[in-house]
Amino acid sequence: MSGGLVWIFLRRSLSREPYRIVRLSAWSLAEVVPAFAGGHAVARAVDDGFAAGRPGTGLAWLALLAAAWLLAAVAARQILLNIAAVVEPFRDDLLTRVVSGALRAGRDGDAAAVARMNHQVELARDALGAIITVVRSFVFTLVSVAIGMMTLAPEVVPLVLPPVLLGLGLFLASLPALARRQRDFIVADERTASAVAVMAGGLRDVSACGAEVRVAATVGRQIGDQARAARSLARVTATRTLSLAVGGWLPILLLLAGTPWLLGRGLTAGVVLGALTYVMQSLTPALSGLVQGLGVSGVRLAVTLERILGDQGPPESGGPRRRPEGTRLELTGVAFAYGPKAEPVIDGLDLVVPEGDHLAVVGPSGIGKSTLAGLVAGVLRPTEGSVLVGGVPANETHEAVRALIPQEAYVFHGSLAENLTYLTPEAPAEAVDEAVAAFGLAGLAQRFDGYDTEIDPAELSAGERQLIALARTYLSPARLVVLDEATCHLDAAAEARAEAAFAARGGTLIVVAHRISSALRARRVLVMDGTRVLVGTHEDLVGASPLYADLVGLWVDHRLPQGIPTPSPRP
Ligand SMILES: Nc1ncnc2c1ncn2[C@@H]1O[C@H](COP(=O)(O)OP(=O)(O)OP(=O)(O)O)[C@@H](O)[C@H]1O
Repeated sequence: MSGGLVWIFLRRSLSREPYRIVRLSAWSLAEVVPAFAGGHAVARAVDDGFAAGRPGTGLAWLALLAAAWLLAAVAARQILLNIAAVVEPFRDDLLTRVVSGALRAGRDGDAAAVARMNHQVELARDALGAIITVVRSFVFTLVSVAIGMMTLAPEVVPLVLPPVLLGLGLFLASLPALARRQRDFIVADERTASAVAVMAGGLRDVSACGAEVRVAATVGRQIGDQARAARSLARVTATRTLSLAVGGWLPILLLLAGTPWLLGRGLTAGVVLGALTYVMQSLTPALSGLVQGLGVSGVRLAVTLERILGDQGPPESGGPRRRPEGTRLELTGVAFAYGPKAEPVIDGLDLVVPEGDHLAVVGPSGIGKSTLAGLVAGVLRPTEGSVLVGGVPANETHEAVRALIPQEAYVFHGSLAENLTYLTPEAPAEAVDEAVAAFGLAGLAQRFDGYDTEIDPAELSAGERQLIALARTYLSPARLVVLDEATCHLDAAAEARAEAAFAARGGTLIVVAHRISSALRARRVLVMDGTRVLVGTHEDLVGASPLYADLVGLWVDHRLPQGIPTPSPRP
């Protein structure tokens, strides 16, 4: 998942300024001029200069090489600036996603969690910058050295390139194991830190209760786990040294051992020295940079992204996100207040919503409909009672299972396709087409010449933004969808089409109704009337709830559109 997202973010930042790639490549070419010229210049300096008794010529060749290094220094500066221009938008996009994830998960009050994630995003940004630097440098150096050697003396190529590629292969093969061990080590390290912090905070109590031995055993176990993880990581890290030995040093050994053979084939001492220069000056440092850089930064990026995107941090209960058995919703004795001293907005609510139900929530403004939506979607935690989705507390269920769409739709700078597949980057094109058709977005796509043009959210109407957010959720795997007046900027027909699309899609649908017509489309209706909550079909409630009858009556009087069944008369 994280690899795909890095790719999406990178593609987005590169597509904003595609010439960056061209510039980066051009400066990379300039940077490897000394790598290409090194072997030739040394060979000429020895053969035509120093060995031929013409030191001036030798020095001239070396001066030429020095000039190439100066050019490389200028290029290195430009490369740094261009890489920064690529990774900074990546950082911005990632941070936006992480912070909105934290807000969605109701951790807006937890400034420390957001600051921690911010720090992790910075680490990911630095790691990505380092990866681009070393991978790019290795590829350009390898190609230029290969061309340099072939034009200088093709005989040396079989002595150099096979071990380099073997070392590279060894290293790449060890990367997945390295990532796993690194992640295990980070987790063990965090557990130790947390165990030690808890112990330090309670030292006085530990001592007062005489629990030293027990606490020392618990923390000791944690430290033992961390030591084992560190040893295991060190063992895999040793393969890095092996790949460097094979790829970086074996070619030198082969060149030195093969010198008599090379001289026998008519190569001069200068050419052999030139070949050695290629390996020692360019190839070995580039491979070493790749192995160190990718081994540390690559693994760090993978682990950091997995942590910040995979679960967006642990749920407030501290346990991992859980996948529930279905989406049957069960609220038992639920109370919720916005502060310890505030009046509860919801009090003693019992409610069961079977899997696959379509429930509309209606009630006067400020009665607590959004609060209920937040509780059901796991964004808010009940002050009392429990909200279970498939038997799991709603705030602990995996985020992919549930979706809450608020009134203000979230659309970001990016293509329509990226906006639609934000929750399902791997969605097939046919599914995207189907969602576009289901929500009447074809006209919008046409206006932007297809799905791939970047859109500016400010240029969309509030209704268009809502349609995009709805289609995005429609495409997502969420089986519990809560629309909290998510269609309030749509006209009645578009709203009806959106609700029908979700109802046909399957899964549980809960709609906080903006228009009472939403209640007529739902299988059941929940009326919030003060602290009283009534649930039933439209027909039941018209008779049982004066408030509902009023809401329906007002709507019938003023806005009954054609085609909607006339509700039963008030009792
Ligand atoms: N973040 C908050 N902090 C404090 N009080 C809040 C907060 N959010 C909502 N409330 C209060 O809780 C009550 C219920 O609000 P809620 O938004 O759930 O009602 P609603 O029925 O969705 O209203 P509307 O139909 O106007 O959107 C209101 O009195 C509101 O002022």
